[in-house]
Amino acid sequence: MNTPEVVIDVTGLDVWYGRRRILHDVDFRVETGEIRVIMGGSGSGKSTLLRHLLGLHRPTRGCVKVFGIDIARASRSQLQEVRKELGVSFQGGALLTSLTVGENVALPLREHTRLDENTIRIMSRLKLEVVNLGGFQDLMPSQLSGGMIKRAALARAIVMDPRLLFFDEPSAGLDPVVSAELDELILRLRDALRMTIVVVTHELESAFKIADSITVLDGGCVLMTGTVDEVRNADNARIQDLLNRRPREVTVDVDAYLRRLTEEDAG
Ligand SMILES: Nc1ncnc2c1ncn2[C@@H]1O[C@H](COP(=O)(O)OP(=O)(O)OP(=O)(O)O)[C@@H](O)[C@H]1O
Repeated sequence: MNTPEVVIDVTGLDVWYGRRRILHDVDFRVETGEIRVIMGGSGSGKSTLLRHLLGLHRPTRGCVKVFGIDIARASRSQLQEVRKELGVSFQGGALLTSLTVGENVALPLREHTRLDENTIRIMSRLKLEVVNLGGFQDLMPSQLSGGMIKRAALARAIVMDPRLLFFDEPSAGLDPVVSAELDELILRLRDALRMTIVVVTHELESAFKIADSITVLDGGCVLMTGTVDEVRNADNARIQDLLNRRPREVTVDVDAYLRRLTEEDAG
């Protein structure tokens, strides 16, 4: 599979869950070799967009193309081809506690390739070295710190040499120094391994350090996509609220809230 200039091309994506519209006419393009950060407040639709990019859900309307393949219309073998090129490191995607660090990293190779044991071991160790965990393969996850667990999970996400890496909240729960180390690592993956990387994060400092471009989501809409400076200087009150951590003004309509709950219960 050749790598096209545009790795992700989403046009007019609408997502409804029941009667609630979650994503509104989202356009989202990511080019080869860039680090794109998706930013937005809680409930703005970041995870929903990510799930559609991974082909875990079908769009209600619109088109999601990854490596030029329309995810909703792809055959099973095309989807498999695409998925082989994706690495995913999710917030909840912790390591399996009953396996060593090395066995955790080796899992995708065991599941998706027919490589022999020796090659699998070498490849997993190499990836542990990439994330600065060389020599840690025989430890159990419980013996690692939070930052090390994130890095080990990252080693597992890149063990198949994906061309496109998704990283959900890399800095969540980490102290600032460890979080900065992880930022360096993400930059290294782009530069040394030429990966295209999509990162969802709440951490502004981290976003500004690693992003080639940032997409800001709010209420399921793309407010803007731009460089770090463009987003920082955006003449948009909602974006400035997000950057300055100002809470939005919320007026709660109790009747509408209760109505929505009943509608959701009814399916
Ligand atoms: N499976 C689902 N069914 C119904 N509603 C959902 C579902 N998944 C998400 N939602 C709703 O969609 C909206 C967007 O959720 P999403 O998880 O995508 O936001 P987010 O930006 O990732 O939030 P956070 O930063 O808190 O993880 C929320 O209002 C959420 O309640």
